[in-house]
Amino acid sequence: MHLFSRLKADASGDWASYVEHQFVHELGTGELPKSSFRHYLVQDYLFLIQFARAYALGIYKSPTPQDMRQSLEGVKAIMDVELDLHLELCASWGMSREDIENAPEAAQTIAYTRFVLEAGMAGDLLDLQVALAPCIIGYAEIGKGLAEKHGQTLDGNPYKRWIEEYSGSTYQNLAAEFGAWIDATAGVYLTEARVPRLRKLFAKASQLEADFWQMGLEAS
Ligand SMILES: Cc1ncc(C[n+]2csc(CCO)c2C)c(N)n1
Repeated sequence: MHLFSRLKADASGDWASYVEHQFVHELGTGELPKSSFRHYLVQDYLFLIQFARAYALGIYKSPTPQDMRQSLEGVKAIMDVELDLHLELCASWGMSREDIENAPEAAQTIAYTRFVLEAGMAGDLLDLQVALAPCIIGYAEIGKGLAEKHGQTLDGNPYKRWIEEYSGSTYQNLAAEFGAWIDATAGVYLTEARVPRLRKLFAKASQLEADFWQMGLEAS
């Protein structure tokens, strides 16, 4: 079994509370309060900045030049594409770059991003990838699920663009590539003795994703 599928099965409760969170359901139906989405968007921008640092740490922790390149592509994808897309989305929701960059990081944003960075600093590339996996692969699963369930009724849904972004082939391919990259690293580094710690990292990251959604809901 692929490492990701195994970890997901082992953390099925935490995984479900993340990918089936009420915030996700309300994105699909369009019922999510707009104030919740705005708060989420700003925090997600701040989240992605820290995420770029985590990929940069991945360069440092890479055992091979191929792994370095994968991590570098992650940094570039965020710095050159993802952050601009986010600013565009924020602008369409009435928020400027200044609004966003001057916003304080919420406790949930700090908790999640620093957990991922610490997992990578204390461990090796595999620890870092496992801490990153719920985030990258989870959004692909959420986007795909929402498109399958609500794809016919998205016209008029204010979150249509968000759903299309994560259900679209570009993001789906990125997530699939990340899954393959973890498997390749696991082929080199994984031993059974490491599984309990990897399980813990994966479950914690899934819980912190659910907390991130909850933060959005509570901002309404
Ligand atoms: C809380 C939160 N979790 C996951 C993602 C998805 N995601 C993580 S990194 C990245 C950029 C591409 O590597 C994207 C889209 C997010 N945006 N916010």
